[in-house]
Amino acid sequence: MLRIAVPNKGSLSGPAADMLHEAGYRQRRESKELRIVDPGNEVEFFYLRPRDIAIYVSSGRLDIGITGRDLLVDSGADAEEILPLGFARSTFRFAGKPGTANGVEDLKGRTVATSYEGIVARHLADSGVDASVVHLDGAVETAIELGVAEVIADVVETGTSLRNAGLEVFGEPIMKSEAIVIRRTGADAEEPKVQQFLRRLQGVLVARTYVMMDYDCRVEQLEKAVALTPGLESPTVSPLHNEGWVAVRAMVPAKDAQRIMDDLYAIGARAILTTAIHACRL
Ligand SMILES: Nc1ncnc2c1ncn2[C@@H]1O[C@H](COP(=O)(O)OP(=O)(O)OP(=O)(O)O)[C@@H](O)[C@H]1O
Ligand SMILES: O=P(O)(O)OC[C@H]1O[C@H](OP(=O)(O)OP(=O)(O)O)[C@H](O)[C@@H]1O
Ligand SMILES: [Mg+2]
Repeated sequence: MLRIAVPNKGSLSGPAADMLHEAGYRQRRESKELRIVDPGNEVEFFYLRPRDIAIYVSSGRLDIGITGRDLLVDSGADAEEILPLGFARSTFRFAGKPGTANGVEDLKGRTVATSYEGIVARHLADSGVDASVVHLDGAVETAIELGVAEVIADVVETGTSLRNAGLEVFGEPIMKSEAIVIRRTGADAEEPKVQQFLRRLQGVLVARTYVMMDYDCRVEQLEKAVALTPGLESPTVSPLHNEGWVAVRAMVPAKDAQRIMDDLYAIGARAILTTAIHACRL
């Protein structure tokens, strides 16, 4: 049975459960459930604090986990990223009252409040800057107003929390994060159950990013049409009853679908349809 760690709360937990559900796995019905077994898929899910997941996975007791890249790096745990999942995207940045600093080099001798002490301490050390770090559990934006620190380092997505606290980011982003799948460093990459799990999640990612496009076009326009819709490997081209016409089928990125339909129409393609992909294995 594959043992998988899933975030039990916070920004990661809802989208992670949705993705697992879309990949055909049973998920818990109540937020108080701490573990469930999905016997049909031979998988057991453990619902854990996002911050603790890398530690469990590095211990080898759980095979894989879903967590944030920033949380993995912060933990310093002996685990590695094997698949980015595209949700819970954020950047990790320094911020302060306007005019406080222009970059990490201005932080010498100052105090930085953060929930991600591991990331901040390493970044300061790598930059050769000697500053103090105060660990807070959350809502670090308030630490400046209350005099606990002059600078914070925190997760920024829309920037709303910073604006509400009258703060501004400064310097280069310290890191970019998103939800990821992790496993213990050096664990067997070919383990068939792990590979199957990753293929299912990849299938969800592809189904979310691509649509299927079908259209008819004249044989003379086929090369131009196929250049617009190259597909992942190569489009399917089938003869039509009407001589001189073919039907083409290819996957295209969902975000480009409308533009591609316009371009296909402009070169004479007709009966252009897009349909959603519900699941796939590449
Ligand atoms: N507003 C946000 N938008 C996108 N991703 C976010 C946001 N806040 C946090 N994250 C990401 O979610 C992950 C976990 O953060 P989250 O805030 O859910 O947990 P936490 O702060 O450790 O715990 P909690 O807030 O429940 O005490 C991190 O990878 C982080 O980058
Ligand atoms: O840029 P924004 O869109 O405003 O998002 C960033 C905020 O979201 C997270 O807070 P969370 O809700 O997890 O609370 P916490 O600080 O207690 O962890 C993060 O710590 C920031 O405060
Ligand atoms: Mg949080």
